[in-house]
Amino acid sequence: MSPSTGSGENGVSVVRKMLREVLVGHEDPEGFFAMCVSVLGHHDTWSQFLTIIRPLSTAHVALHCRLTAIYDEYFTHIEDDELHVAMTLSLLESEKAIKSPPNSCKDSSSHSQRPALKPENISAGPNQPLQKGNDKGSGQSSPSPKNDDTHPDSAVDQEKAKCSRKRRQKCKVAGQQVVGLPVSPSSQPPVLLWFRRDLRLCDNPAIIGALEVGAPVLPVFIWAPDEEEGPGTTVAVGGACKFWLHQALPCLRTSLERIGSSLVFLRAGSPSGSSLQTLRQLLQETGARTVVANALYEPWLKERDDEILSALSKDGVDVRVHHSYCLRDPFSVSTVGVGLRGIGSVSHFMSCCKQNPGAPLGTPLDPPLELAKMPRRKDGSIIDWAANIRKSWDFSEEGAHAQLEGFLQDGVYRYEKESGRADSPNTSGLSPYLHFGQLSPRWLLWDAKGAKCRPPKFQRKLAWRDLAYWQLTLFPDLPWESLRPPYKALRWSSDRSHLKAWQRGRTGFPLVDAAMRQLWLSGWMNNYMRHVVASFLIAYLHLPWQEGYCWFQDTLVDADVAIDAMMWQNGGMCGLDHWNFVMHPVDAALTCDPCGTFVRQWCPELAELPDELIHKPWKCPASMLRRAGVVLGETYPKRIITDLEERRTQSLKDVAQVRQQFGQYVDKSSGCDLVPMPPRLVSEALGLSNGDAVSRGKWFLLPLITRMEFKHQLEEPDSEAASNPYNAVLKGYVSRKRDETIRAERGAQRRERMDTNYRRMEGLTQPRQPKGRARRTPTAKDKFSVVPGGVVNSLR
Ligand SMILES: Cc1cc2nc3c(=O)[nH]c(=O)nc-3n(C[C@H](O)[C@H](O)[C@H](O)COP(=O)(O)OP(=O)(O)OC[C@H]3O[C@@H](n4cnc5c(N)ncnc54)[C@H](O)[C@@H]3O)c2cc1C
Repeated sequence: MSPSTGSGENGVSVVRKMLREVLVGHEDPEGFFAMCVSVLGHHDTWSQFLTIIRPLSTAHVALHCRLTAIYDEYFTHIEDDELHVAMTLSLLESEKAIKSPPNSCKDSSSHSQRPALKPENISAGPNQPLQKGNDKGSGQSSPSPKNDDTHPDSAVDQEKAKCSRKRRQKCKVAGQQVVGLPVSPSSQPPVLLWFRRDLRLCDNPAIIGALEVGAPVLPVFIWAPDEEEGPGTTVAVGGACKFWLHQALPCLRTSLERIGSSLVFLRAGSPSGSSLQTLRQLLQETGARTVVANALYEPWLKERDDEILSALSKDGVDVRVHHSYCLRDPFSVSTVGVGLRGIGSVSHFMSCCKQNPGAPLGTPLDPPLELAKMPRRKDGSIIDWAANIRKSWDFSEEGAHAQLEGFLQDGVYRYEKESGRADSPNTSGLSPYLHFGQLSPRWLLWDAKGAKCRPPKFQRKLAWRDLAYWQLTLFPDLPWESLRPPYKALRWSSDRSHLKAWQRGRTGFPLVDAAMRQLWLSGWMNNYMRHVVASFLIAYLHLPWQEGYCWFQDTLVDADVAIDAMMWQNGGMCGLDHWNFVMHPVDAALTCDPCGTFVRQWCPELAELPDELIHKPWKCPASMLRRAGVVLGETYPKRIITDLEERRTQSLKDVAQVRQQFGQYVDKSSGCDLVPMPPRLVSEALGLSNGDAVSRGKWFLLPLITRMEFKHQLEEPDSEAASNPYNAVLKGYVSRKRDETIRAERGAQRRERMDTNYRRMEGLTQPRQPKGRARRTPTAKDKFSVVPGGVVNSLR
């Protein structure tokens, strides 16, 4: 995508005027489109042209269709053009290489000389029935019309289908032979393009890097589940993520096939086979001397990649690693010049990036991978737990771009104020595509900046994503070990029935249940609801945050070790940042689902309850429940806990207790928690170049952002949550007072008290109290008006 010319509003009005010329027949559609590109530039034409011509869609349908077709042709053509040419050339070269070798593949003697990969581990794919990637309608595992060669629409399609069938057959042969390919000394050795979490063609530096070598390119995906998991409990690729991969890989293969290439799927052989061994074998089989990939940043994956790089380099292989998963390579972000104050917050992180910019970054799948193996019942029937996930998403790169387009046309304008609504889709829904690299963050940022409202809050979200990866590189234990030492000793509940009720959406709190069922059924929920269910698990059920993390990792289609771990650590009160709020499981609904639409969607058994009581069915009179067909404990569960206030108090007391017990981790002057600093930060803070020097024997403690209610509770360990002036519970749009306001008020009260005492001691008269009614702080008992947005703005 080329940068916009910045022609802005003027350019658009010029184009609108030109459009009139087309309508009166003074200009033809092609000429108009060409002028549009020259006035608006490539990017603005791409983003605004369809909006400009939209008014034609009713009165001038034919012209509208013509212009849309020109637009479609132009952009699909341009985006795929370079890749197409390059990939086709590379395929042709590759085919030549396959046809030309003096020792044909059929030559079993030469074949047997090399250690061939096991055939059952190889799949170039097309021999398998493909699953429809975007079958939003049926939910059935049906062969994809997109990929089903037997149903072409027209003669042209039939011809195309034939060609593509032939091509696929060739690819299949190529794919299978390639792995056992005897190398012709005269042909140029191919390049292995190693796809990992960058399952896209668009804005993919590894693809460009591979093509730049100027040799045939062999795209490959290696499934190595053991390597994905870190040393602790990471659940790096949970069930939902596996299912996403299972759908997304064939989509990538189809995209590659469209430009004349293909994708080889390999499973790192068990039990001891590794990606390195698989790559070595593949290099040997194909004669490739270059491997190109995009970097991954989970510390254990980085370590593995470093080992691969050094081992292959020793073998004389050229390994080239590009960056594209985050906007910044997290290993290059430094605190130098910024310091450590506020670490963990996104503002601190963004300052670090600004100060130290570093290098900007620039069908069912083949059974052998067994990514989406569904469990079976005793009678042999399959439990298709992913049926709804399949219906909810388009797993392809095209799906990612359609989702982005839809968001930029619509949701982005509500994002700043209403991204917390559960009852309407106001967020981008791009997280799984970003996770699997089907959309590059750079592309997304660029497009978001192009939106008319230039959404600052949305852009910050990408900084949050980078922050998570930076934190994981600093603290590789992030997914399983509480960062703040005292909190490791927190008393957590071990009530498995509570955990199960939370996981299955059967807690008896409709808002929590609706969100947890949405997660189970669609593999996703929005950020606001993730805060609600996490607050419930931690602050009210007292279950360890790691349980929430593991469940999310297994059920989210966007499950991301770095982001998930950072968010659960923060929610679990022990991360680098503290969420400065706790979402109330009932009152949070006042903001995010005021009319109960979201609850009705996911808990249909409550649908007939009135709006005012749908979030608290236990308050409904028996007659109302009867009329609505609700029997608590039967059609809908009774609440698993009822003493919310007491549970909150207990949670605060537990925190105060461990902070008291491990006083060495509490800063005496500020009351903030202290955490041991990782060597990299110590080195940066001390201006040392070698992190090792500080990791041996010495450790430094760093004060962290700490919730005011915890500081206060430490001063008064036995007080109730409700009487804590900094009580962090958020009740719908009636947000609690900010800490600064409370601090200022408390300061003023203290000063007033001292003044009164002083006057009393000196025998002076007391000043008159001001007349009039004092302003009252709203409470949860007040009647709420429905204000969309509200407190949502304060959540990240
Ligand atoms: C307890 C908890 C667990 C979470 N686990 C994950 C997870 O496993 N994977 C995941 O991608 N997000 C996670 N998030 C962050 C956030 O909820 C999701 O990214 C967001 O809901 C995805 O929806 P969206 O794409 O519509 O987001 P949008 O609001 O449209 O944001 C756009 C993108 O920015 C990034 N982003 C948004 N919020 C955050 C955040 N707080 N931290 C880091 N990056 C962010 C995501 O990549 C997201 O796709 C978690 C949040 C919480 C509270």
